[in-house]
Amino acid sequence: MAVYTEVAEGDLAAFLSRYGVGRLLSYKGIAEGVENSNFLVRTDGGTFILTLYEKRVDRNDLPFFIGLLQHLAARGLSCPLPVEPREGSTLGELAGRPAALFTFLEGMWTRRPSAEHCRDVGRALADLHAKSADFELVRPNALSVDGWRPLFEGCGDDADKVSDGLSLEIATELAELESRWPTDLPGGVIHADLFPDNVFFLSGELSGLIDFYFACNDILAYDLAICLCAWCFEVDGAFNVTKGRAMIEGYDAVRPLSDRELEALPLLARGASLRFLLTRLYDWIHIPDTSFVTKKDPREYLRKNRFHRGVASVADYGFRRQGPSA
Ligand SMILES: Nc1ncnc2c1ncn2[C@@H]1O[C@H](COP(=O)(O)OP(=O)(O)OP(=O)(O)O)[C@@H](O)[C@H]1O
Ligand SMILES: N[C@@H](CCO)C(=O)O
Repeated sequence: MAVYTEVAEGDLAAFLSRYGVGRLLSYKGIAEGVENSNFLVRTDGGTFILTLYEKRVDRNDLPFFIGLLQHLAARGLSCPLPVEPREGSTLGELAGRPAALFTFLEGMWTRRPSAEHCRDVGRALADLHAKSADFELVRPNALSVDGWRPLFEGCGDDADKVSDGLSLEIATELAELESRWPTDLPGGVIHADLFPDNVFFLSGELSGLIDFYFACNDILAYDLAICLCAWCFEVDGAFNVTKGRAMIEGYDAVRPLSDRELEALPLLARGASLRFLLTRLYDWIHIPDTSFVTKKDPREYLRKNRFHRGVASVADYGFRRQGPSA
Protein backbone atom coordinates (compact mmCIF):
# COMPACT_ATOMS: atom_id res chain seq x y z
CA MET A 1 0.00 0.00 0.00
CA ALA A 2 1.13 3.53 -0.59
CA VAL A 3 1.40 5.13 2.80
CA TYR A 4 5.11 5.79 3.05
CA THR A 5 4.90 8.24 5.91
CA GLU A 6 3.06 7.76 9.18
CA VAL A 7 1.30 10.78 10.63
CA ALA A 8 0.74 11.22 14.39
CA GLU A 9 -2.75 12.33 15.46
CA GLY A 10 -1.43 15.38 17.35
CA ASP A 11 0.63 16.54 14.36
CA LEU A 12 -2.36 16.18 12.03
CA ALA A 13 -4.65 18.08 14.41
CA ALA A 14 -2.07 20.90 14.57
CA PHE A 15 -1.76 20.89 10.75
CA LEU A 16 -5.55 21.07 10.34
CA SER A 17 -5.82 23.98 12.77
CA ARG A 18 -4.46 26.21 9.95
CA TYR A 19 -7.63 25.50 7.95
CA GLY A 20 -11.22 26.34 8.86
CA VAL A 21 -12.28 22.69 8.60
CA GLY A 22 -13.22 22.01 12.23
CA ARG A 23 -12.03 19.29 14.57
CA LEU A 24 -10.28 16.09 13.48
CA LEU A 25 -12.68 13.13 13.87
CA SER A 26 -10.75 10.32 12.17
CA TYR A 27 -8.14 9.58 9.52
CA LYS A 28 -6.77 6.56 7.72
CA GLY A 29 -4.18 5.82 5.07
CA ILE A 30 -5.37 5.04 1.53
CA ALA A 31 -3.83 1.92 0.03
CA GLU A 32 -4.18 2.90 -3.65
CA GLY A 33 -1.58 4.91 -5.52
CA VAL A 34 2.20 4.59 -5.56
CA GLU A 35 3.62 8.08 -5.80
CA ASN A 36 2.52 9.84 -2.63
CA SER A 37 1.04 9.10 0.80
CA ASN A 38 -2.69 9.80 0.88
CA PHE A 39 -5.04 9.88 3.86
CA LEU A 40 -8.79 10.08 4.13
CA VAL A 41 -9.46 12.71 6.79
CA ARG A 42 -12.82 13.35 8.47
CA THR A 43 -13.42 16.51 10.46
CA ASP A 44 -16.65 18.02 11.71
CA GLY A 45 -16.36 20.26 8.61
CA GLY A 46 -16.44 17.38 6.12
CA THR A 47 -14.29 14.74 4.40
CA PHE A 48 -10.92 15.59 2.85
CA ILE A 49 -7.90 14.01 1.22
CA LEU A 50 -4.54 14.79 2.76
CA THR A 51 -1.56 14.27 0.44
CA LEU A 52 2.03 14.07 1.64
CA TYR A 53 4.41 14.46 -1.30
CA GLU A 54 7.08 11.80 -1.35
CA LYS A 55 10.50 11.86 -2.94
CA ARG A 56 9.46 10.89 -6.51
CA VAL A 57 7.65 14.22 -6.79
CA ASP A 58 9.92 17.23 -7.36
CA ARG A 59 9.03 19.96 -4.86
CA ASN A 60 9.61 22.63 -7.49
CA ASP A 61 6.68 21.16 -9.44
CA LEU A 62 4.18 21.48 -6.60
CA PRO A 63 3.10 25.08 -7.42
CA PHE A 64 2.29 23.87 -10.98
CA PHE A 65 0.15 20.96 -9.72
CA ILE A 66 -1.66 22.95 -7.02
CA GLY A 67 -2.14 25.96 -9.30
CA LEU A 68 -3.50 23.77 -12.10
CA LEU A 69 -6.10 22.15 -9.82
CA GLN A 70 -7.19 25.59 -8.58
CA HIS A 71 -7.38 26.84 -12.17
CA LEU A 72 -9.43 23.86 -13.41
CA ALA A 73 -11.77 23.75 -10.41
CA ALA A 74 -12.45 27.49 -10.82
CA ARG A 75 -13.55 26.75 -14.41
CA GLY A 76 -15.94 24.02 -13.33
CA LEU A 77 -13.87 20.90 -14.01
CA SER A 78 -14.54 18.31 -11.33
CA CYS A 79 -11.13 17.68 -9.73
CA PRO A 80 -9.71 17.88 -6.20
CA LEU A 81 -9.63 21.51 -5.05
CA PRO A 82 -6.75 22.44 -2.73
CA VAL A 83 -8.27 23.78 0.50
CA GLU A 84 -7.00 27.25 1.35
CA PRO A 85 -5.67 27.72 4.88
CA ARG A 86 -6.91 30.74 6.86
CA GLU A 87 -3.49 32.25 6.29
CA GLY A 88 -0.24 31.24 4.65
CA SER A 89 0.50 28.95 1.75
CA THR A 90 -1.80 26.20 0.36
CA LEU A 91 1.23 23.98 0.57
CA GLY A 92 2.11 23.16 4.18
CA GLU A 93 4.44 20.71 5.85
CA LEU A 94 3.56 17.61 7.84
CA ALA A 95 5.77 14.76 9.10
CA GLY A 96 8.73 16.35 7.30
CA ARG A 97 6.97 16.27 3.91
CA PRO A 98 5.30 18.97 1.80
CA ALA A 99 1.58 18.44 2.37
CA ALA A 100 -1.76 19.77 1.10
CA LEU A 101 -5.41 19.20 1.90
CA PHE A 102 -7.95 18.60 -0.90
CA THR A 103 -11.70 18.37 -1.25
CA PHE A 104 -12.99 14.80 -1.43
CA LEU A 105 -14.52 13.66 -4.75
CA GLU A 106 -17.43 11.24 -4.60
CA GLY A 107 -17.40 8.28 -6.95
CA MET A 108 -15.40 5.16 -7.79
CA TRP A 109 -13.15 4.19 -10.62
CA THR A 110 -14.34 1.52 -12.99
CA ARG A 111 -12.50 -1.74 -13.53
CA ARG A 112 -14.67 -2.62 -16.55
CA PRO A 113 -14.88 0.43 -18.78
CA SER A 114 -17.67 0.41 -21.39
CA ALA A 115 -17.76 2.35 -24.66
CA GLU A 116 -19.91 4.97 -22.90
CA HIS A 117 -17.26 5.37 -20.17
CA CYS A 118 -14.70 5.85 -22.97
CA ARG A 119 -16.87 8.49 -24.64
CA ASP A 120 -17.17 10.35 -21.32
CA VAL A 121 -13.42 10.17 -20.77
CA GLY A 122 -12.78 11.56 -24.27
CA ARG A 123 -15.12 14.47 -23.54
CA ALA A 124 -13.59 15.12 -20.11
CA LEU A 125 -10.05 15.05 -21.54
CA ALA A 126 -10.94 17.60 -24.23
CA ASP A 127 -12.65 19.72 -21.55
CA LEU A 128 -9.46 19.62 -19.46
CA HIS A 129 -7.44 20.72 -22.51
CA ALA A 130 -9.84 23.56 -23.26
CA LYS A 131 -10.05 24.75 -19.65
CA SER A 132 -6.29 24.71 -19.10
CA ALA A 133 -5.57 26.69 -22.29
CA ASP A 134 -5.09 29.91 -20.31
CA PHE A 135 -3.14 28.36 -17.40
CA GLU A 136 0.05 30.36 -17.11
CA LEU A 137 2.56 28.02 -15.46
CA VAL A 138 4.58 25.65 -17.61
CA ARG A 139 6.02 22.24 -16.80
CA PRO A 140 7.90 20.43 -19.59
CA ASN A 141 7.14 16.71 -19.92
CA ALA A 142 10.18 14.84 -18.62
CA LEU A 143 8.56 11.60 -19.82
CA SER A 144 8.12 12.62 -23.46
CA VAL A 145 10.26 11.51 -26.40
CA ASP A 146 13.52 13.04 -25.04
CA GLY A 147 13.07 11.24 -21.72
CA TRP A 148 12.62 7.73 -23.15
CA ARG A 149 16.23 6.98 -24.09
CA PRO A 150 17.64 7.79 -20.61
CA LEU A 151 14.96 5.49 -19.13
CA PHE A 152 15.87 2.73 -21.58
CA GLU A 153 19.59 3.14 -20.86
CA GLY A 154 18.76 3.00 -17.14
CA CYS A 155 17.42 -0.52 -17.69
CA GLY A 156 20.86 -1.69 -18.87
CA ASP A 157 20.94 -5.29 -20.09
CA ASP A 158 18.01 -6.37 -17.94
CA ALA A 159 15.24 -5.84 -20.53
CA ASP A 160 15.91 -9.25 -22.10
CA LYS A 161 15.36 -10.89 -18.71
CA VAL A 162 11.77 -9.62 -18.82
CA SER A 163 11.13 -10.83 -22.37
CA ASP A 164 13.44 -12.41 -24.95
CA GLY A 165 14.62 -9.89 -27.56
CA LEU A 166 12.97 -6.97 -25.77
CA SER A 167 16.07 -4.80 -25.75
CA LEU A 168 16.45 -4.86 -29.56
CA GLU A 169 12.72 -4.36 -30.08
CA ILE A 170 12.69 -1.26 -27.85
CA ALA A 171 15.90 0.12 -29.41
CA THR A 172 14.39 -0.15 -32.91
CA GLU A 173 11.07 1.42 -31.92
CA LEU A 174 12.76 4.19 -29.92
CA ALA A 175 15.02 5.16 -32.83
CA GLU A 176 12.06 5.33 -35.20
CA LEU A 177 9.94 7.41 -32.82
CA GLU A 178 12.82 9.78 -32.10
CA SER A 179 13.25 10.43 -35.83
CA ARG A 180 9.54 10.77 -36.63
CA TRP A 181 8.13 12.46 -33.50
CA PRO A 182 5.97 15.44 -34.53
CA THR A 183 6.95 18.93 -33.44
CA ASP A 184 4.17 20.98 -35.03
CA LEU A 185 0.98 19.70 -33.37
CA PRO A 186 -1.12 21.85 -31.00
CA GLY A 187 0.23 21.75 -27.46
CA GLY A 188 -0.95 22.70 -24.00
CA VAL A 189 -1.45 21.24 -20.55
CA ILE A 190 -2.05 17.47 -20.59
CA HIS A 191 -3.01 15.13 -17.74
CA ALA A 192 -0.53 12.50 -19.02
CA ASP A 193 -1.83 9.65 -16.82
CA LEU A 194 -5.61 9.55 -17.26
CA PHE A 195 -5.93 5.82 -16.61
CA PRO A 196 -9.17 4.24 -15.32
CA ASP A 197 -7.98 4.52 -11.69
CA ASN A 198 -7.82 8.30 -12.08
CA VAL A 199 -11.39 8.80 -13.29
CA PHE A 200 -14.37 8.55 -10.95
CA PHE A 201 -17.93 7.64 -11.93
CA LEU A 202 -21.02 8.04 -9.80
CA SER A 203 -24.34 6.44 -10.83
CA GLY A 204 -22.90 5.84 -14.29
CA GLU A 205 -21.85 9.49 -14.83
CA LEU A 206 -18.28 10.76 -14.84
CA SER A 207 -17.91 12.56 -11.50
CA GLY A 208 -14.30 13.68 -11.45
CA LEU A 209 -10.65 13.38 -12.44
CA ILE A 210 -7.80 12.91 -9.96
CA ASP A 211 -4.03 12.44 -9.76
CA PHE A 212 -2.61 15.32 -11.75
CA TYR A 213 0.97 14.57 -10.68
CA PHE A 214 2.19 13.80 -14.20
CA ALA A 215 0.41 16.84 -15.68
CA CYS A 216 2.71 18.88 -17.92
CA ASN A 217 2.90 20.71 -21.24
CA ASP A 218 2.98 18.51 -24.31
CA ILE A 219 1.12 17.63 -27.52
CA LEU A 220 -2.62 17.60 -26.74
CA ALA A 221 -3.39 14.65 -29.00
CA TYR A 222 -0.68 12.65 -27.18
CA ASP A 223 -2.96 12.75 -24.09
CA LEU A 224 -5.74 11.19 -26.20
CA ALA A 225 -3.25 8.56 -27.39
CA ILE A 226 -2.45 7.73 -23.74
CA CYS A 227 -6.17 7.29 -23.05
CA LEU A 228 -6.64 5.03 -26.08
CA CYS A 229 -3.88 2.81 -24.66
CA ALA A 230 -5.24 2.84 -21.12
CA TRP A 231 -8.98 2.41 -21.80
CA CYS A 232 -9.65 0.71 -25.12
CA PHE A 233 -7.92 -2.67 -24.88
CA GLU A 234 -9.67 -5.76 -23.54
CA VAL A 235 -8.07 -8.03 -20.94
CA ASP A 236 -7.22 -10.51 -23.70
CA GLY A 237 -5.11 -7.77 -25.36
CA ALA A 238 -7.50 -7.01 -28.25
CA PHE A 239 -8.17 -3.38 -29.16
CA ASN A 240 -11.91 -2.62 -28.95
CA VAL A 241 -12.81 -0.38 -31.91
CA THR A 242 -16.21 0.48 -30.43
CA LYS A 243 -14.44 1.96 -27.40
CA GLY A 244 -11.80 3.63 -29.58
CA ARG A 245 -14.45 5.24 -31.76
CA ALA A 246 -16.45 6.41 -28.73
CA MET A 247 -13.40 7.93 -27.07
CA ILE A 248 -12.20 9.82 -30.17
CA GLU A 249 -15.74 10.98 -30.99
CA GLY A 250 -16.21 12.15 -27.38
CA TYR A 251 -12.99 14.15 -27.53
CA ASP A 252 -13.69 15.54 -31.01
CA ALA A 253 -17.16 16.73 -29.99
CA VAL A 254 -15.65 19.05 -27.36
CA ARG A 255 -12.34 19.99 -29.00
CA PRO A 256 -12.41 19.20 -32.74
CA LEU A 257 -9.32 17.34 -33.86
CA SER A 258 -7.51 18.60 -36.96
CA ASP A 259 -6.64 16.25 -39.83
CA ARG A 260 -2.96 16.48 -38.81
CA GLU A 261 -3.77 15.41 -35.25
CA LEU A 262 -5.84 12.48 -36.52
CA GLU A 263 -3.08 11.42 -38.91
CA ALA A 264 -0.52 11.56 -36.10
CA LEU A 265 -2.62 9.60 -33.60
CA PRO A 266 -1.21 6.11 -34.43
CA LEU A 267 2.37 7.38 -34.08
CA LEU A 268 1.49 9.20 -30.85
CA ALA A 269 -0.08 5.99 -29.54
CA ARG A 270 3.14 4.11 -30.34
CA GLY A 271 4.96 6.72 -28.25
CA ALA A 272 2.41 6.54 -25.43
CA SER A 273 2.65 2.76 -25.24
CA LEU A 274 6.46 2.91 -25.32
CA ARG A 275 6.42 5.48 -22.49
CA PHE A 276 4.44 3.17 -20.19
CA LEU A 277 6.44 0.13 -21.31
CA LEU A 278 9.65 1.94 -20.34
CA THR A 279 8.50 3.34 -16.97
CA ARG A 280 7.05 -0.05 -16.01
CA LEU A 281 10.22 -1.82 -17.19
CA TYR A 282 12.40 0.60 -15.24
CA ASP A 283 10.36 -0.01 -12.07
CA TRP A 284 10.24 -3.77 -12.72
CA ILE A 285 14.04 -3.84 -12.77
CA HIS A 286 14.78 -1.32 -10.02
CA ILE A 287 12.05 -1.75 -7.39
CA PRO A 288 12.91 -4.69 -5.12
CA ASP A 289 10.39 -7.54 -4.97
CA THR A 290 10.26 -7.04 -1.22
CA SER A 291 8.81 -3.52 -1.66
CA PHE A 292 5.12 -3.11 -0.80
CA VAL A 293 4.59 -1.29 -4.11
CA THR A 294 2.77 -3.48 -6.65
CA LYS A 295 4.78 -3.40 -9.87
CA LYS A 296 2.85 -3.20 -13.13
CA ASP A 297 3.58 -5.60 -15.97
CA PRO A 298 5.67 -3.93 -18.74
CA ARG A 299 4.70 -6.65 -21.25
CA GLU A 300 1.12 -5.35 -21.35
CA TYR A 301 2.48 -2.19 -22.96
CA LEU A 302 4.80 -4.11 -25.28
CA ARG A 303 1.70 -5.83 -26.69
CA LYS A 304 -0.10 -2.48 -27.01
CA ASN A 305 2.91 -0.96 -28.74
CA ARG A 306 2.99 -3.84 -31.23
CA PHE A 307 -0.70 -3.28 -31.96
CA HIS A 308 -0.20 0.43 -32.64
CA ARG A 309 2.74 -0.33 -34.94
CA GLY A 310 0.31 -2.22 -37.15
CA VAL A 311 -2.25 0.61 -37.28
CA ALA A 312 -2.48 2.35 -40.66
CA SER A 313 -4.84 5.20 -39.73
CA VAL A 314 -7.43 6.31 -37.16
CA ALA A 315 -9.96 4.20 -39.09
CA ASP A 316 -8.27 1.22 -37.38
CA TYR A 317 -9.32 2.78 -34.05
CA GLY A 318 -12.91 2.83 -35.34
CA PHE A 319 -12.99 6.57 -36.07
CA ARG A 320 -14.26 8.07 -39.32
CA ARG A 321 -14.90 11.75 -39.60
CA GLN A 322 -18.53 12.54 -40.37
CA GLY A 323 -19.00 15.68 -42.43
CA PRO A 324 -16.39 18.41 -43.03
CA SER A 325 -13.07 18.09 -41.16
CA ALA A 326 -11.39 20.76 -39.02
N1 LIG B 1 -9.83 14.17 -4.07
C1 LIG B 1 -10.04 12.86 -3.89
N2 LIG B 1 -11.26 12.42 -3.58
C2 LIG B 1 -11.49 11.11 -3.33
N3 LIG B 1 -10.52 10.17 -3.33
C3 LIG B 1 -9.28 10.56 -3.64
C4 LIG B 1 -8.96 11.91 -3.95
N4 LIG B 1 -7.64 11.98 -4.19
C5 LIG B 1 -7.14 10.74 -4.04
N5 LIG B 1 -8.12 9.87 -3.72
C6 LIG B 1 -7.96 8.44 -3.44
O1 LIG B 1 -6.60 8.20 -3.17
C7 LIG B 1 -6.07 7.22 -4.09
C8 LIG B 1 -4.64 7.58 -4.45
O2 LIG B 1 -4.61 8.87 -5.05
P1 LIG B 1 -3.64 9.20 -6.26
O3 LIG B 1 -3.99 8.31 -7.42
O4 LIG B 1 -3.66 10.67 -6.47
O5 LIG B 1 -2.25 8.78 -5.59
P2 LIG B 1 -0.83 8.63 -6.20
O6 LIG B 1 0.03 8.04 -5.15
O7 LIG B 1 -0.40 9.92 -6.81
O8 LIG B 1 -1.15 7.53 -7.29
P3 LIG B 1 -0.55 7.02 -8.66
O9 LIG B 1 0.31 5.89 -8.30
O10 LIG B 1 -1.79 6.53 -9.41
O11 LIG B 1 0.16 8.13 -9.35
C9 LIG B 1 -7.04 7.24 -5.25
O12 LIG B 1 -7.09 6.01 -5.91
C10 LIG B 1 -8.36 7.56 -4.56
O13 LIG B 1 -8.92 6.38 -4.02
N1 LIG C 1 -0.62 4.70 -14.94
C1 LIG C 1 0.75 4.23 -14.82
C2 LIG C 1 1.25 4.27 -13.41
C3 LIG C 1 1.56 5.68 -12.90
O1 LIG C 1 0.47 6.28 -12.33
C4 LIG C 1 0.85 2.79 -15.36
O2 LIG C 1 -0.17 2.12 -15.45
O3 LIG C 1 1.96 2.37 -15.67
